Amino acid sequence: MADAVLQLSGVEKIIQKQTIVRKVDMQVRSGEVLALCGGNGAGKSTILRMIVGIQRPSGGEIRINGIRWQENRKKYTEQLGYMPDDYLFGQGLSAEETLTFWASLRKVSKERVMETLELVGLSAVRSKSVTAFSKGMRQRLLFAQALLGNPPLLVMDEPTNGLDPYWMDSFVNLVNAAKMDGRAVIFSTHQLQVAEAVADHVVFLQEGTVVREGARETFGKHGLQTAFSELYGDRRAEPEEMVR
Ligand SMILES: Nc1ncnc2c1ncn2[C@@H]1O[C@H](COP(=O)(O)OP(=O)(O)OP(=O)(O)O)[C@@H](O)[C@H]1O
Repeated sequence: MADAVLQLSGVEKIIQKQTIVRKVDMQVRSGEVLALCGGNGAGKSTILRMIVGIQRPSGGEIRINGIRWQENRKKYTEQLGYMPDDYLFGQGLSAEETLTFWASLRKVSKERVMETLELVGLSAVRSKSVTAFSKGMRQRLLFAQALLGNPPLLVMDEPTNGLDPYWMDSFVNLVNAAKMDGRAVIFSTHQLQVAEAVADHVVFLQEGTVVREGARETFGKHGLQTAFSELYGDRRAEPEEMVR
């Protein structure tokens, strides 16, 4: 079996004596998609922020393609693309200018900028101001930004938050394409139908602890919603503002 692109071993996060993430073990291989599910405050974003190096674990170890952040930050960071849950775009910049700015920070070529714009379907609107973009288009641009460096690992925090069904479908297609390219993908979501549609492996978190995990098909039909209800009671998987 192929080595894991992403490997978490006994990862913990303690903030002000409070354990936010408790001894999490997890791995994602090339061409595999892992969905992190759980209610508000379960620790999903904290885990993703530790993976990308924004927050440091209090214990345990994270490796991407065998590399630890502590050993070689530059090489570690080059292995990943990160799509944050929220981002304030520069006023007045076009999609192409925005992506070109990110590309210059990472020494990525102009050709790759055009290629990623094409990949996410924003080529035709590349000269338009991002402030005029819909939420779905902005999410695509953030996705393009994560893909810029051609990373083996994609890390996405609530990538479908606020998307309508049309953009959800395009997200699923983009993730499937990333998978076909052999990338490993980890994302957090409140939207279990997205995990159903695209994840190979699902991890449920509660108060920073993995409470259930397995291959998606082991949860059966409507299995994720059933698992969610069993774990968290009658609460909806999506936060109130997402329920339409
Ligand atoms: N810097 C911090 N200081 C104190 N508590 C924090 C800090 N960061 C996170 N927490 C707490 O850790 C817990 C996990 O937060 P986290 O944002 O990782 O959860 P989440 O699963 O991503 O939640 P959501 O789905 O609401 O985004 C929450 O109770 C949060 O209040």
